[in-house]
Amino acid sequence: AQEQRSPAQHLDTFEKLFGVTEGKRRNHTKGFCFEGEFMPLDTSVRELSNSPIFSGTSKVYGRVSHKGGKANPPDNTPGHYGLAFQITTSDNSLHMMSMNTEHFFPTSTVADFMAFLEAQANGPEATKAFVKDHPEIQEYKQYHAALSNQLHPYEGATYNSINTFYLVNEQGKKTPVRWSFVPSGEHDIVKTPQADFFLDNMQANIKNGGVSWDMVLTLASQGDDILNPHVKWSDDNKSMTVARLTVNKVMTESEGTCANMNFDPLAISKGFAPSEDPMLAARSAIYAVGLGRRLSEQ
Ligand code: HEM
Repeated sequence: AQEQRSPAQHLDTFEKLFGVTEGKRRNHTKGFCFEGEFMPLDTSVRELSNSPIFSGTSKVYGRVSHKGGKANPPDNTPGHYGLAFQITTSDNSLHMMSMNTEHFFPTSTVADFMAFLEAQANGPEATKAFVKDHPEIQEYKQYHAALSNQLHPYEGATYNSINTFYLVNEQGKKTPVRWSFVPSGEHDIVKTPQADFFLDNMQANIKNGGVSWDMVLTLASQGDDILNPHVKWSDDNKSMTVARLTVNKVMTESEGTCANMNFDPLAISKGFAPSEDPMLAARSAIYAVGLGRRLSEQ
């Protein structure tokens, strides 16, 4: 059995692997801010959820990022990305989402994921031995290596909730769902790729026709694992395109408001509820400690 570790110890593990990025996030360290709006597209979602995010157009403040705690990974090498934002509805309800481009999580449990980071911090031999003992990570690597390795800008990528949530309707009925944000149009590379060009690229795409993503809900089918983020649901599950996120403006972290925001996956509006997947509570606790640590360094 693995010893129980605190959120602060988990954050220490990120620092051991990636170094201390003073004043900045210890994961998803590189990124920039955006502002935009969130607009419902399909009123039938209100039969499943009475969230105010589905009843009118809302203001959005968000952040796009590179996965991982390296201070400055290059934009011109394919990687995994994050999309996180806060929706403020017209009645001042808040709702946060944070997603990434993985299709499922490398491990079933937080403890195994943290042990995997520890192994990586201990070097290639330790990593190799750990992966050999953990078929889940082999599965994750094989699946993701087979996806296209083409370079996409942040705005050309699809982002997934990975963890399960419930939609809750007026009668209190709960429906387990996951979701993806899928680019609504072609958002290609339009600037010359270099180490730092994603901000300029998104700015150009906003000008040339706009940047937006469609929120596609995936409903659990009978027997789907709703607790385990390592287990992908079938592509045949029922899906619904329910809303659109449109980006109007992008800016660096120093110009925007996202640097000191905490995109807590449990900060959700009425009409949503967390699933019993223990990773959600773990993420929430670690992000809060992360915010405290980086604020204390600024
Ligand atoms: C055991 C699981 C996980 C751990 C330990 C973890 C850890 C972290 C940490 C330490 C941060 C930086 C927090 C801060 O200082 O504000 C972070 C940010 C982030 N995480 Fe996770 N994470 C986990 C799972 C996930 C999953 C499953 C997703 C996607 C569905 C995700 C998406 C993100 C995103 C998008 C950010 C950046 C948000 C922003 O721009 O502020 N994480 N994570």
